[in-house]
Amino acid sequence: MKIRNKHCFECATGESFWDFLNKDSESSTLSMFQDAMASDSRMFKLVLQENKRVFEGLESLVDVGGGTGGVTKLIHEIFPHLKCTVFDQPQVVGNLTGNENLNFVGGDMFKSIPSADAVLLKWVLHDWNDEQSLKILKNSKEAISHKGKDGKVIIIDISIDETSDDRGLTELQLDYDLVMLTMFLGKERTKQEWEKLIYDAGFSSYKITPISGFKSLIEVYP
Ligand SMILES: C[S@@+](CC[C@H](N)C(=O)[O-])C[C@H]1O[C@@H](n2cnc3c(N)ncnc32)[C@H](O)[C@@H]1O
Repeated sequence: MKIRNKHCFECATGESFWDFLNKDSESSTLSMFQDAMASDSRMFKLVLQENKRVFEGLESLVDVGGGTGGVTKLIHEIFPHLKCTVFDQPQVVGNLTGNENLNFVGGDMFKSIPSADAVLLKWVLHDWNDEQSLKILKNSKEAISHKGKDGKVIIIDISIDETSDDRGLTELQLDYDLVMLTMFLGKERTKQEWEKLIYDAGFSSYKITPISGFKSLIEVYP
């Protein structure tokens, strides 16, 4: 699958999936993709109701790779006083407007991430290999660093646990792993792989909570 560090999508089209998707802010493919992400995020409403404690006590949050803000808007509905920033590529957020406590910022998460009490990475790290994910996590740590021990990174992604989960669930997670590999050279990770990535990025502890069937919510502390 891996041909000179290019993923299948890039070999077939000559450009990365994100370059293809985000090159034109008016493209129907981009809005279709963002609609799909937004509808996945609606399931997140249930997760939020059951895990309010994760966001309690925070004053600000940046949703990195937050698309058009589907997830952030749900968080904003439940925590209207939380200052939320949706951070994504300029082509994705450039035309969007928010309100006093919800704003959109364009940029590159590999360069820097706006400061906040918490960084949310939902469905983001599985798009990237370990080296790239390490960079995103290090930039996330930098973004929350002014909060010291109070800040945190909140990851929502798959955490594979073949030994305790049932076979059907693991097979579904491995199907996603294959999609991430072919589309992005990304991957779904086991608990051990998450732990290594988190500690390599300089964090001191983490907590994994299984949510909505096949994903997990991973709280990561400096
Ligand atoms: C799989 S989507 C996840 C969207 C959203 N978090 C959700 O769960 O609905 C990944 C997002 O990462 C964004 N992205 C890709 N490269 C980026 C970069 N270098 N900096 C910031 N965002 C980026 C994409 O535009 C896309 O919106």
